[in-house]
Amino acid sequence: MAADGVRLTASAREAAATGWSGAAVPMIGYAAALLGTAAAPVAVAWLTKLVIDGLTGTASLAELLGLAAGLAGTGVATAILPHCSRYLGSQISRAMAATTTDRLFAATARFPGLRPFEEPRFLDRLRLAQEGTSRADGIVTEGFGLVRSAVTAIGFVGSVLVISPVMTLIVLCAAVPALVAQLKLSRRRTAMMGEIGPAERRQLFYSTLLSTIEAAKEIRLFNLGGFLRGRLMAELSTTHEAKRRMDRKELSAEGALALLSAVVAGGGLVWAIAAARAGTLTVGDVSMFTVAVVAVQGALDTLVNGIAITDHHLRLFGHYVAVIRAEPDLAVPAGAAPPPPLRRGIELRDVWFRYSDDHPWILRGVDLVIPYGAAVALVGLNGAGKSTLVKLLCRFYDPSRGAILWDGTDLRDVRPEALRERISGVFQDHMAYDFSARDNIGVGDARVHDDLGRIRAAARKAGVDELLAALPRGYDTLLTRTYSSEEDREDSSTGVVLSGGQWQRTALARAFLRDGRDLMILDEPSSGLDPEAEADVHARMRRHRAGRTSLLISHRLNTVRDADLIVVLEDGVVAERGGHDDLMAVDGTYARLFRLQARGYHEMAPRDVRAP
Ligand SMILES: Nc1ncnc2c1ncn2[C@@H]1O[C@H](COP(=O)(O)OP(=O)(O)OP(=O)(O)O)[C@@H](O)[C@H]1O
Repeated sequence: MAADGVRLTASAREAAATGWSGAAVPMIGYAAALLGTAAAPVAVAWLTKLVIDGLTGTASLAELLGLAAGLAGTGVATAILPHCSRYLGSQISRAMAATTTDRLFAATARFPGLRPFEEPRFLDRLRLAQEGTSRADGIVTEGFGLVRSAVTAIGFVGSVLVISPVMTLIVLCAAVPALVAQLKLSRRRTAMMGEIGPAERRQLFYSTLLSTIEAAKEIRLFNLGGFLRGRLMAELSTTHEAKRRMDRKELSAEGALALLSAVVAGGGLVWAIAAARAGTLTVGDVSMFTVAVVAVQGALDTLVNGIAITDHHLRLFGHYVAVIRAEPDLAVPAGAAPPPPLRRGIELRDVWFRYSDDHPWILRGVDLVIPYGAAVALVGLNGAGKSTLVKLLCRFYDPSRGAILWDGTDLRDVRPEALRERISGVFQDHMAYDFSARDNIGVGDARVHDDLGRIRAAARKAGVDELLAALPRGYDTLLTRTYSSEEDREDSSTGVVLSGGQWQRTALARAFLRDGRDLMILDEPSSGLDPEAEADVHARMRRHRAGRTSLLISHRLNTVRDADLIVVLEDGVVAERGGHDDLMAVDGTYARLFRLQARGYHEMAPRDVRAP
């Protein structure tokens, strides 16, 4: 409970600081407008009472006109101030949304590794944190709203107190159950949102599948539309059912609270009328009392609702605070230095790895040296752990046991972003960005992102320059039909769709743009290329990697035979290593796989063709 309070206070502080840093002036204006709005009803009630008492008493015309002018002025303020606060509230909202969105995604980019993005709990939290960014302004404006309601309530409570202390007590007591009930409901609603988080993420997944081009082919070929829609609707009905249950709880609690308010207000009115008839209250007192009771209840109701809503906003915002303050998923020692330029090589020393304690071991004591300046090829069956090893080299994860040494320095002791500055590569599941051709290659190196000359040189190395230059808008052509730039909206021919092999060359160009890096990782860089293109790309890569340290993963063993060192990964360890001829002489796994593949390329003998 105390920890809960600390968390909520931390969230409130963070929201206030965020608002103040981005929208201090609108916040001051908003506070002033709200205070005016809060004071106006109290002023109207008092002025009305004074007018009534003046009319039934001995007030002069001048006094009455003064009161009427006061009433008119308050009326004008009552009419204008809400518009002012709405305008200023929107200013605050936009400023805070911009700040929190920026900070949230800066925080997610700060995680050095990949693990958080594979944890369902973190992904649920991230979704709630995104929701929380849109609630930041709500915390500030509701916070001010609470002050406004408190000012109105205090003003009217003071007014009722002047008339009857007993009645004041009754009105205040009626607000306590409302406060408790609303807070409970708010907590329950936030917890419910957490519970339905996984279902909502699956809903998003199904609806994305049903509305994006990537899945459209299979969905049509396998007639999956109904199946996916069924799953989507099942998730939707789960979340709706949870929300419906919550709405019902809220309805019954709020109904009971409304009844309680009505009973208190009705009882109070009967008492005030009886008192006026007995002569202990004036007509103005009754008017004041009637307005005050309703207003106090209204203000307390708003106050209680405001507290409940703020509590809900704070809890969602708490997920945002948790994400932006989360510890990095990989330990980076304070003062970690960048790795030195590679001069000797990279050594994997007894590297064991599994994705989590619940997963099986993928690497079981890998010992391997990637010598400086050598072209090393990594081969092995599907699931042998080749891409996993690449992820460890980029320090997306740390080995569970053992170490990876960069010229003798443990990767755990260097800054991950500085390490990655020294690496370039193409992943097996490389990205196809919905950007222009220029940007698709340019994102490979932020420092030369705008240098079309460098971009084209990289594209030439990957053999894709001619193709990209010939596109309708050259390198500025969007490589997508999903988005279009403003000027292209009417021209459907300007967004183009590349083939799988063309994308692969574009991804390779992106890697080549990071020229001069110490290590080039090529994970299946030519799997989608036709034989001619594959031979061409490998010839280019051979030229490119000459004298550079590179790690090539490929299932097409003819493309790795000229590597300086071929490493076979099997059962989580290095089973074989050596040059092509050595490994063929050993006649082990490599030789078996090579011969198997080579056999497929041999021309069939005439008797094979004749065979039935
Ligand atoms: N993020 C992950 N979480 C849990 N297990 C994973 C993850 N990524 C890969 N694996 C598992 O690790 C094993 C090795 O996968 P990896 O992708 O490294 O193999 P690979 O040798 O590159 O295979 P392929 O030749 O098919 O590309 C597989 O059994 C896979 O299921």
